[in-house]
Amino acid sequence: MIVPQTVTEVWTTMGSTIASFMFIWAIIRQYCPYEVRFYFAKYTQRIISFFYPYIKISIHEYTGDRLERSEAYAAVEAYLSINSSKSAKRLKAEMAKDCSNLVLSMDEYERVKDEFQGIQVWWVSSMVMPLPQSMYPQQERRYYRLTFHKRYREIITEAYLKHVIQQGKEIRVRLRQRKLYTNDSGNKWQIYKQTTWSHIVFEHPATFETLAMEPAKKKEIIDDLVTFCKNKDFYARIGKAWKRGYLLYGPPGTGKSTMIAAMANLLNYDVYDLELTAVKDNTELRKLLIETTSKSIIVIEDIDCSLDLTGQRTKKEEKSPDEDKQKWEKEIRKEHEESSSKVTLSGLLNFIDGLWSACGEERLIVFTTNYVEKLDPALIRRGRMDKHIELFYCSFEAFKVLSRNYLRLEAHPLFDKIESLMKETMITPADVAENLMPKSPLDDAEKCLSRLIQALEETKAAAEATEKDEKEASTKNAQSSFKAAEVPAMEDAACPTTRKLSPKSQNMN
Ligand SMILES: Nc1ncnc2c1ncn2[C@@H]1O[C@H](COP(=O)(O)OP(=O)(O)OP(=O)(O)O)[C@@H](O)[C@H]1O
Ligand SMILES: [Mg+2]
Repeated sequence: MIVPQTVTEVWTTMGSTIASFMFIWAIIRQYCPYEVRFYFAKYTQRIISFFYPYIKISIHEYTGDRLERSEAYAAVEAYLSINSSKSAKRLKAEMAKDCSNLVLSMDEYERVKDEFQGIQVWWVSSMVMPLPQSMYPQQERRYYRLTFHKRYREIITEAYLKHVIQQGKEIRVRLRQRKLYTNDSGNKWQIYKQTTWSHIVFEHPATFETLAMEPAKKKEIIDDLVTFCKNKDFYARIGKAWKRGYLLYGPPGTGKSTMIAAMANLLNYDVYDLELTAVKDNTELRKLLIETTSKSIIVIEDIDCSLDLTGQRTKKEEKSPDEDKQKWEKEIRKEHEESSSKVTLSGLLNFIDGLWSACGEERLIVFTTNYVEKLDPALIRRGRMDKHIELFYCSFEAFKVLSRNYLRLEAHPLFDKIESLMKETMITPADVAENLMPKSPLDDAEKCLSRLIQALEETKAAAEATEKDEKEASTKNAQSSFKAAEVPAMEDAACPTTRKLSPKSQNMN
């Protein structure tokens, strides 16, 4: 029975070695100063790692002197929050800072197993306690430790860690509460202060499903957006910054702002609502751009009237009840405006596709306007505003979406009448939506549809009356210009020098 004896001997030797090691360690911990303990731990670690076949990688929450949480730690935490919640026995639930849900993660000193390409790895969550003799109050420093066999060093350090970080980032984006940023402080006393982004939680309920629009056009826009957000490698290959410009134009109330919210909800992006009139100059505009994050939509609404791109602002000065204060404020403002440059067209063009616009990635820039013809062609050329989308008056197809949203109706006998009226008149989706909105608890679908028919008939009658008036006015004009043309003709005969003043020749000038 040599073998059992040998095994027993090995176990006994190992046991006594561990016991003596633990005894020495206990004495050192009890009686030795911190420096000795530190060196002991350091060299013991080296001896162990010489024989130990596993590699450990630690990812700390805070690295060096940085006050910011490490991105890698946050990504690993998110990755493990999904994977560990299936296998870990001790979990902690926390309300994330910018998240509305409880987030589960591994509790301290918990260990979970993960598998990648058939290789097993282990994650442990741990923390370093602060030094008791430290002069400054310190917090414990958390970290995750990854353990794997050294024969898989290459796969784990390259492919697996990349996979963990990427997945973790995606989970974080999915779980985060999205934000709506604005740069307009609204504080008139902050005229010397640079504007910065402030935000609220973005909770707009609009989606492409609820957006009233022809299905083919809607599909085209959705496809375009989805293709954009999946094309990171394509943009890198063609050497283009990963961003896309959209110009939304059309009459008021046709759904431009609603579409921006639907875009943000579809792609899970943040929204930066840029108020150009609050931006002091091109430098400040660039600074605001740099501060925006990836996966976001930068919106400039009513681009035609938010800024006179020759340099003049359109924002009106506000009146103060106190005369002196108002005068003083005016002087300061004037002085300030004189001393500062303004946002110019070239500043805005650089903002959209200059060198700085390539900082960050996966961004949409959206302009909206009611008057596309007023915009400088340079501002909306392809490459800056890649896709131009016209939002127009409500079609019958768009109406059907609204009736589904507002009345849960797919079909109704009154639909035919509405369809024929919609072919003859123009009404905005906003007006249709308002008519379909129940105004009292007694309002049923039929009442709402009848109200819409009435509104359509009124719009049609008003349009016909305007057309008639215009026709009459143009006939009158034609008659009066004909009469006016006759008089100079007779005068011309008497006095040839007046010919130049005839209406025809004036028009030609
Ligand atoms: N296409 C649409 N689909 C669904 N709802 C719409 C649509 N267009 C307008 N609406 C409704 O009308 C309201 C006003 O629309 P929205 O603010 O998007 O119009 P807009 O085109 O941005 O107008 P403006 O040019 O005045 O800014 C919205 O709150 C929405 O309820
Ligand atoms: Mg709008």
